[in-house]
Amino acid sequence: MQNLDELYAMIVDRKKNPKKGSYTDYLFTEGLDKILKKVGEESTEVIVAAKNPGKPRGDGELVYESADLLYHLCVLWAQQGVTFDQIKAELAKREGLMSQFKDRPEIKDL
Ligand SMILES: N=c1c2ncn([C@@H]3O[C@H](COP(=O)(O)OP(=O)(O)OP(=O)(O)O)[C@@H](O)[C@H]3O)c2ncn1[C@@H]1O[C@H](COP(=O)(O)O)[C@@H](O)[C@H]1O
Repeated sequence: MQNLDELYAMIVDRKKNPKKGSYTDYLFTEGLDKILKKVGEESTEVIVAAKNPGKPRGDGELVYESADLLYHLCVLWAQQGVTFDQIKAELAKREGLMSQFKDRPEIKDL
């Protein structure tokens, strides 16, 4: 089983130690524009999957496309020198931030 930490570590390793025939290596070789194009494509595929549940891979379509998007986001972070720990730290900061809204019914719909 592969969690996101392991996936990100594997991708960073592919960047440091290029492996011939690896898709990740292909993306790093092509560079930022190619990676951004893939992130854009995969984002669109997530949206299409959510709007058309069941097509073409059945109920797993949104799951499948989301996994593709997460993988390509990890490649983008590695390409740009953003660590997965930075992403987690940013999310953790928001835990405290969001709790401020709990007792503010007037902004509950934001
Ligand atoms: N999680 C993934 C992963 N998710 C998606 N993909 C690849 O992303 C591509 C998306 O498919 P597309 O049809 O959109 O793209 P394509 O036509 O193959 O390629 P393009 O010409 O469009 O660039 C497929 O080739 C998938 O194999 C992934 N490739 C690798 N990983 C993981 O990355 C790690 C390193 O893998 P390698 O790069 O294969 O060594 C391993 O742990 C893998 O499990």
